[in-house]
Amino acid sequence: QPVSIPIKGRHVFITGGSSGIGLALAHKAVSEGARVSLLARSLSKLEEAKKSLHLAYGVDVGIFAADVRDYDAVKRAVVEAGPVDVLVVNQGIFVPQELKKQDLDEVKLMIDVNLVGSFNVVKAALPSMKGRKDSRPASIALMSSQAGQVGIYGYSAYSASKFGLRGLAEALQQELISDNIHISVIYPPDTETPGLEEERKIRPKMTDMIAGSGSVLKAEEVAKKTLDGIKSGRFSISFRLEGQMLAIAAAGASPQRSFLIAFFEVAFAGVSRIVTLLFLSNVYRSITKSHAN
Ligand SMILES: NC(=O)C1=CN([C@@H]2O[C@H](COP(=O)(O)OP(=O)(O)OC[C@H]3O[C@@H](n4cnc5c(N)ncnc54)[C@H](OP(=O)(O)O)[C@@H]3O)[C@@H](O)[C@H]2O)C=CC1
Ligand SMILES: CCCCCCCCCCCCCCCC(=O)[C@@H](N)CO
Repeated sequence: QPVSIPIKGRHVFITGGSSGIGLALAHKAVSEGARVSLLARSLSKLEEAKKSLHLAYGVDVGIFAADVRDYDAVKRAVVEAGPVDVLVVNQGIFVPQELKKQDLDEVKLMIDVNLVGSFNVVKAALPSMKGRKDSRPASIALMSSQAGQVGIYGYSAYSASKFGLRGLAEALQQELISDNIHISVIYPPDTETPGLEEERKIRPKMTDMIAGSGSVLKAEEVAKKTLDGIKSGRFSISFRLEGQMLAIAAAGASPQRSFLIAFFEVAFAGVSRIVTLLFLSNVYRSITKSHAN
């Protein structure tokens, strides 16, 4: 069933809000009249973000320096920030590498920050969200990636962490629907951010090539579509034509409240499977070719 989640005057709490997509989302939310809180590790980056928001809108946001891996620190921040209406769990790290060359420490780091860290944030905010006085619908949005819909060469740990968010989201939606809390999972392609800039320096060529079959978006575009998706209670949020196609191919057993999109998912299920197999056959051909060279 359709739902509409208001943003104006409500408390939007964004993890990883000091940079990239999270910061762009903070700008969007403030511009739509939300009270915004940001959480990240580095206090200096948070202060810079706060300054940029003050400069743009003359509005002060709350900032909280904490590592999502530290549950107690996250809990303290969430309690201090006050009851959350829209929780955006966006922090994430990406260190692409073939598993054979990647240290297990790096694998664990990605799972810890991207997946376990997201559990910490959700768990810390849930009591106040469930117990909120405001009876209007609330939202929890989890930042996945296209690499959370299809496994990609060089992203074994990253893809696993992002696929994990989808399982969390599907289960949590069933647990929270009676509390009028609505879950969104966001699946962006490559997006111009400080994080992507770092990633590009080390990304294996094959990963670069496969990711190159998707778009490269500006953080502002991802932020706008994300906030619009949250407001209309969309469970899966995708970008551009290839993103919509991927979403249809990966629809699986995710919930869907738009009758129109449900119709597309059903009507194009067969065709999108064919397109997926063609896409994968291209991917495997490139891998085989580059291996032979
Ligand atoms: N850019 C891209 O191409 C894409 C990104 N995504 C996802 O979007 C999200 C944001 O990415 P992007 O904007 O590029 O990333 P950035 O690297 O630009 O920003 C990451 C943010 O997360 C914070 N963060 C990192 N580690 C932790 C931690 N342990 N605890 C708390 N905060 C942390 C960072 O602050 P600090 O370092 O100070 O902690 C920063 O605010 C990620 O989840 C990413 O996986 C999805 C698809 C594509
Ligand atoms: C139906 C078939 C459709 C086929 C087209 C789909 C193309 C898939 C490309 C996947 C790209 C993954 C990018 C990950 C971005 C990301 O998360 C990193 N930058 C790290 O942040």
